[in-house]
Amino acid sequence: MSEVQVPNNAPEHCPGTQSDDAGKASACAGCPNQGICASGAVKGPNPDIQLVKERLEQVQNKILILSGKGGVGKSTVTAMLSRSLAAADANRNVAVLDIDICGPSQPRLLGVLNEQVHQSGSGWSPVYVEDNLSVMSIGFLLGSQDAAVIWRGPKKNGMIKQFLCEVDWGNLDFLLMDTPPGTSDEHLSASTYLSEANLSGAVIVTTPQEVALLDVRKEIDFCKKVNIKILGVIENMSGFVCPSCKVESEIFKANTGGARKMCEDLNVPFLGQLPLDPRIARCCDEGKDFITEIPDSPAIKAINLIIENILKSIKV
Ligand SMILES: Nc1ncnc2c1ncn2[C@@H]1O[C@H](COP(=O)(O)OP(=O)(O)OP(=O)(O)O)[C@@H](O)[C@H]1O
Repeated sequence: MSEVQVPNNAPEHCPGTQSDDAGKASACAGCPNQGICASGAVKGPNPDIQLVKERLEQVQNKILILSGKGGVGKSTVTAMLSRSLAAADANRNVAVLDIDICGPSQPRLLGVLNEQVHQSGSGWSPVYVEDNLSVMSIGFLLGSQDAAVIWRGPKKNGMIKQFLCEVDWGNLDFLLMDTPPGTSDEHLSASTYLSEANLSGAVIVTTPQEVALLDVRKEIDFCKKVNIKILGVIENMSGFVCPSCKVESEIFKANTGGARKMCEDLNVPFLGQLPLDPRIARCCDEGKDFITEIPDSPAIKAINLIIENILKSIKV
């Protein structure tokens, strides 16, 4: 796997301190680290990767949640998976790490929007949603909910490293990491830092439409290129049952066979379908727990089936 290690104050196109071009590329001109990089003194194994490995040793299952396209419900699915995993077993410890640096939504989805993180001797304490469900997000660190995070790659990289190294998660059974859509800086940083940390793999979220599936194929290719195991694909917003007349319709039509067919073609596990239920969107907007709010939703059964399939994929 290619490892891109860049200092926090690096210029936009920093080739990385481990690159043969370190200190010599045109992007290095004017960088305060140019001298030390050019000297080769910083070359060697990336100590941060080792640190992340040590800090996450008490975390049993580490799962990246990815999507090719934006708006397909990746953050919603992450929140639903975390709530369902935690609700199924009070002795199971679950956490969500929101590494969508520019668009953090987990504080709202999990109903802890106005909470703050606290610094303790052993690092940042995550915010607790339930006794066995915690969350960490840049959203907790911003002065205002409307504040825009306009950061280049190196700064995002530094924040992700801090999240992975400095949060005191304690013993966790599951750490779900919500990422931005696509394959950008955040994905590269996370895959690099987690390369030695026994990452369980990635769950990819899509809708049934070909326009979303096209981007999922790129996401699958990314995972293969950086050696991330694909735990499987979830098809979200798949079918809609009208709450009044109970007639089922397809809002996002799967003209090409949807995610199931794509998974067969690409030989990756299909984890299941989640229906479109407007009450899910309402629960998420209000930060409410869909399990207790809408117990009759077909999404509850669906998400539990998906969890069973994820657990099977992890064991393979
Ligand atoms: N199964 C569902 N039923 C109804 N609404 C849903 C469902 N899944 C997601 N939504 C709604 O769709 C919208 C987009 O969801 P969400 O923000 O989770 O997508 P995302 O893929 O994480 O987006 P981003 O590109 O910002 O990362 C939200 O309004 C959410 O409430």
